[in-house]
Amino acid sequence: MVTHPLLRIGTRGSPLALAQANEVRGRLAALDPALAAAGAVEIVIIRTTGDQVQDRTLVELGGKGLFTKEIEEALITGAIDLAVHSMKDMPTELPEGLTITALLPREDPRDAFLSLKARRLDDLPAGAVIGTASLRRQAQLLAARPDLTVVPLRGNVQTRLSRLREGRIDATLLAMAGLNRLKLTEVDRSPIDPAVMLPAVAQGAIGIETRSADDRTNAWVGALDDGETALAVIAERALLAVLDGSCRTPIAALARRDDDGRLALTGRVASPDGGTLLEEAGMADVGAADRAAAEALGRRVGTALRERAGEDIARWAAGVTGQWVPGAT
Ligand SMILES: NCc1[nH]cc(CCC(=O)O)c1CC(=O)O
Repeated sequence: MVTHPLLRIGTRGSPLALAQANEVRGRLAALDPALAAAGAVEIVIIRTTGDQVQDRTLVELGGKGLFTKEIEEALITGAIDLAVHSMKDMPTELPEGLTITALLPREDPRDAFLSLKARRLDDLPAGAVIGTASLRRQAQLLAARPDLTVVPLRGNVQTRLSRLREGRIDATLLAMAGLNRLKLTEVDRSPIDPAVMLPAVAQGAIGIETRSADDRTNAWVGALDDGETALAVIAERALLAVLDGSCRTPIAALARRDDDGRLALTGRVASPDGGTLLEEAGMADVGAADRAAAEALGRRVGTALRERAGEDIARWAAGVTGQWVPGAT
């Protein structure tokens, strides 16, 4: 019997967030028998501003970090020792004294197409209604299928699936990773080719944030880090940082090893209506531990995109104020 937990994990309370926190607890238990004892690793649910406020948009609330601020405060005060995050919801800048100590092996980074009326995006009838609150998904959907109507769809994964079953929308898109982690199999889903729907930066990657100076926690958590996932996430987030991606701009990126073992990064910036879709790609020889090279690749491709988009980026972001809803990337 352990009376005091050795580690406290902070997380949001959504079913997906809890599944991810439980996965981390399982991986910690497999590392060290001391962490496998009952009560050794405690999960602490933290309600964030983004969870509390459902009737306003992220933009109105002031943008970044709405799902992470309270969790990071709990890390800083020592109320928790590690925080488990979907990296795609994380701002590019972390508070002083905190660091991402581990990235778990990446799940499927692709988006899934879900519909009771068609098996694939191409099979949807003209004028079909797609529910999504993600400007990234909206822009790329309309670029591929200008005939579709996109309506805002808010809420967690389960809520969005009910809207589909009720027939209020013809189709929706969700991250494969979330569906896989929640083991949601009752609705058919097919992955969409990233050439059509490039994923969000870091989609499918779980990050563990800790206090930089907490050597005891970092020794355990650091052992969970997957180097290849880290390289891809570093490259994609460097691209995002160059573009100063607020959640109001449709931005997408995916880094993968190509057949020759190089790191290949593709990025996109689009207008919300899909009328303009800019793509840049680059590749580099990046050794297994060469995080600086991954970051340089991300900055290079991000800079190329920024130069091509020019003044348009600010206009695309400004023109969509109010469309964003919490939890939609
Ligand atoms: N913005 C919500 C969110 N954040 C992370 C995921 C899925 C899991 C992941 O991408 O790691 C989702 C749901 C979705 O977009 O379908």
